[in-house]
Amino acid sequence: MRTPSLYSQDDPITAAMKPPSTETEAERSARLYAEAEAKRVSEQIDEDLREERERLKRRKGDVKLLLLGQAESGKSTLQKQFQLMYRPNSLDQERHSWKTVIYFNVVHSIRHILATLESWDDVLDDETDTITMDDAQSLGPTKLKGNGIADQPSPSTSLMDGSVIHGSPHSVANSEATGSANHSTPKDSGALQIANLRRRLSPLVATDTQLADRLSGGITVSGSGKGAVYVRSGWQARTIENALGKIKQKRPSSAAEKKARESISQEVTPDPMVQEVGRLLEACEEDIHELWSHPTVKGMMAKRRLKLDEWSEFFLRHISRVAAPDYVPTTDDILHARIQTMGVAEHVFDVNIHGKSVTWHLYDVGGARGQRHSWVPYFDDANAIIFVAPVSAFDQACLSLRPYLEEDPRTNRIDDSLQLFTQICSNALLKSVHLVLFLNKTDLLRAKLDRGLKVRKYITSFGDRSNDYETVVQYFRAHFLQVHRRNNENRRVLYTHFTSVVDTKATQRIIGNVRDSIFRGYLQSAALV
Ligand SMILES: Nc1nc2c(ncn2[C@@H]2O[C@H](COP(=O)(O)OP(=O)(O)OP(=O)(O)O)[C@@H](O)[C@H]2O)c(=O)[nH]1
Ligand SMILES: [Mg+2]
Repeated sequence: MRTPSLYSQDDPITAAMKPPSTETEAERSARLYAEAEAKRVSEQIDEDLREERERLKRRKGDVKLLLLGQAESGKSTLQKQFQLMYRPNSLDQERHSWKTVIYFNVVHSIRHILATLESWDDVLDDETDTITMDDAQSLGPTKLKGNGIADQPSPSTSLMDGSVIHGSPHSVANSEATGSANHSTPKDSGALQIANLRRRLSPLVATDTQLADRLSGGITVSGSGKGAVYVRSGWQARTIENALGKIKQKRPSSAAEKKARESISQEVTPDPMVQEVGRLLEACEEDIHELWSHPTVKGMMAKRRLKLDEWSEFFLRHISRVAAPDYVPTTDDILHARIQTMGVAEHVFDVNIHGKSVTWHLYDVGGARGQRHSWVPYFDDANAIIFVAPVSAFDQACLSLRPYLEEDPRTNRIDDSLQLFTQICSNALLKSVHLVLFLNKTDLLRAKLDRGLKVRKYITSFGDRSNDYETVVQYFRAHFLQVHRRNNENRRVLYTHFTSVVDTKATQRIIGNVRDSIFRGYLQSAALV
């Protein structure tokens, strides 16, 4: 008997693959279509693998730029400016996903305002209302340790030390413990108005968790503290996918995926949940406006019992636009939107310089204290670092993960930035890396100084210097330069810029300068010149 060979007529595999003799014409064309589709997918995979191999080969000559700095310093906002400059279309494709973030920012701000008001029984109680603007500022001068500005080692000193805040939030626990009967009984008309607003806004506030889930794709770290929502690289596409369930998990380099995303975001099918939030926002616009301009809210903010983040104020100021039924985020809105980075997100751009196109890999890291360990693997082959330090943060405490992103009242943010900068300057792996410092959020610093905030109230070593913008920024700059000088074995240059990275025109000019200086260093180190 003949042994069946691979090529023989009675080969079992060939026989199994043969279409049945009863195949109809419709079945035949379905089969041919399926076979063609399988071939196309297989070729696509081959093509992806080839692209990936090419990419890895090219990578050797690529520029790797790390964006480092503490949480909320402006790294991702700076990354958006790079994106605007080098891949403007990609921001357009993401525009709709940013709507979810902005809605989340608004809803979360309202929730924060209402929760803070509740903890103070919705009123500015006269008895507890003895705090003055000056008192509010002196929540304790910061005596910074180590290389800190005050240069006074004093580990136990905190922002709160030595400060007396008259009055305290009426926590539920307290009122229960003391048997306070009037905890939820508004006494005056202001409190009654707020109680009504709270009731009317409750359906909107309730969407907070759903929006957080949508953004983080179910792996959210949200809850207490500042109610953080973390997103990993590629979240923009995921918010669309989560909503539509259309695209299966694929590698980001897949051309098919890119195409699918493009078509989805161009004629985006709205996410019903986000649409519902949009409808609620529209219905609540007047109420949000009333809450935001309510004297109690304004009073609490003036007394710094209620602290709103810059993005909260931005979107609440623009609420009539954001709550409009046909709202599409503007580029300025996207630059102000806030979402925390988790881990390290890589962004790739082709940068054209002197007729030569070089691929840049931008690594945007999560800056919270609990995230910093994830930076280290990227130090090995980095060419350049932009360290972003928010100089407006002189009156703010540091953010850390405990377990959620929240303020750690023991450390002033500028001190945290200086400590972090010391670690970066002194890190052996980074000793030859081109170093750029962005002293950021200068617009917010200016606004704080214009409002009368005194730097010396928070940073004792500032002493009797003039509280004007120029003196303050030069004072901060001097401290960063000092850190650099003390940790500069290789005598490398530190390039510093005063920035407000939400300002597109100014930032893009600075990015141009930075690109040229990084590129010069890159060419020298690659011995190409
Ligand atoms: N007004 C103003 N806002 C800024 C500036 N830079 C950043 N922001 C805002 O500050 C918020 C935080 O900025 P991000 O870029 O998300 O901060 P980050 O450094 O990426 O923070 P993590 O991802 O948590 O490490 C966003 O709402 C930005 O719009 C600035 O120069 N001026
Ligand atoms: Mg970020």
